[in-house]
Amino acid sequence: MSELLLSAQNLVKRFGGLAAVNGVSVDLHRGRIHAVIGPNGAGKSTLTNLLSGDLPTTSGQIRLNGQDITGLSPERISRQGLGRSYQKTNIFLPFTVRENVRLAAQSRERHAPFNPLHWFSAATHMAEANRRCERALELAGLTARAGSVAAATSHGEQRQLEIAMTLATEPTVLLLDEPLAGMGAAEAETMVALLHRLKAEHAIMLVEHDMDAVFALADVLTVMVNGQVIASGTPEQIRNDEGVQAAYLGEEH
Ligand SMILES: Nc1ncnc2c1ncn2[C@@H]1O[C@H](COP(=O)(O)OP(=O)(O)OP(=O)(O)O)[C@@H](O)[C@H]1O
Repeated sequence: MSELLLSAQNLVKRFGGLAAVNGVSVDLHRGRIHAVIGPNGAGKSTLTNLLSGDLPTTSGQIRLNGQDITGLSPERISRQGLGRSYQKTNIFLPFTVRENVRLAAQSRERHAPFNPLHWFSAATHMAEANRRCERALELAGLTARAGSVAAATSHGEQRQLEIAMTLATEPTVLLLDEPLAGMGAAEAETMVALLHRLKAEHAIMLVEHDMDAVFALADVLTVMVNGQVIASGTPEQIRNDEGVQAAYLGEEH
């Protein structure tokens, strides 16, 4: 059995009269990519925001690495091992690739408790942040581009950089929101290979519209429509599910 790292039970999120997420449960295991798919407005981003703490739940429970994280701030949840990338980029374009990743690595130290040996502790934290930064660059395949100014990198490299920035806090669970958006075929291939590499050490939830990539990558798929899960299973089960075909995949698959 693979290790269960994140478990969300019966999540509900209401915006006024609209239940954007309506009774959704999802389990994320180390070594698995769990894709969440569904048409526009299905509730995928809202679900991601609930898991990361960016939005408070209306009801339901979320456990991360065995701890109840329901209602915690995004910073606390990040420090407990959840990393997420955003649809909208967080990259600081005038900085180099390495500087961006280092800032993300340092963000973990922001709320470090006061220590009277402050200078010593600061130096230790700096060395630790550097180590996390270099590891994240390497994992994301960006070591050779680390000295480039982010603004001068390609679209695909910027998406890799977002993942490196997420990895810099050393999460066990990764929530990735459309990491392939706007990519050409070659860039998408690089990203698919990167996500394959990352899954050995992480539990990954992937929200993605590129169905070729989803079916190439996912070990498990959850299909959402109107805030609810209409099917969950292996790619094969989802492909053959008549409800899914009718509601979402249409003639495409
Ligand atoms: N902050 C908000 N306030 C009110 N309604 C919202 C808010 N955020 C999302 N919604 C609504 O909740 C529903 C689900 O939206 P959500 O963005 O989660 O869908 P999605 O599946 O991620 O869509 P897409 O694939 O287009 O990103 C939509 O009807 C949306 O309009």
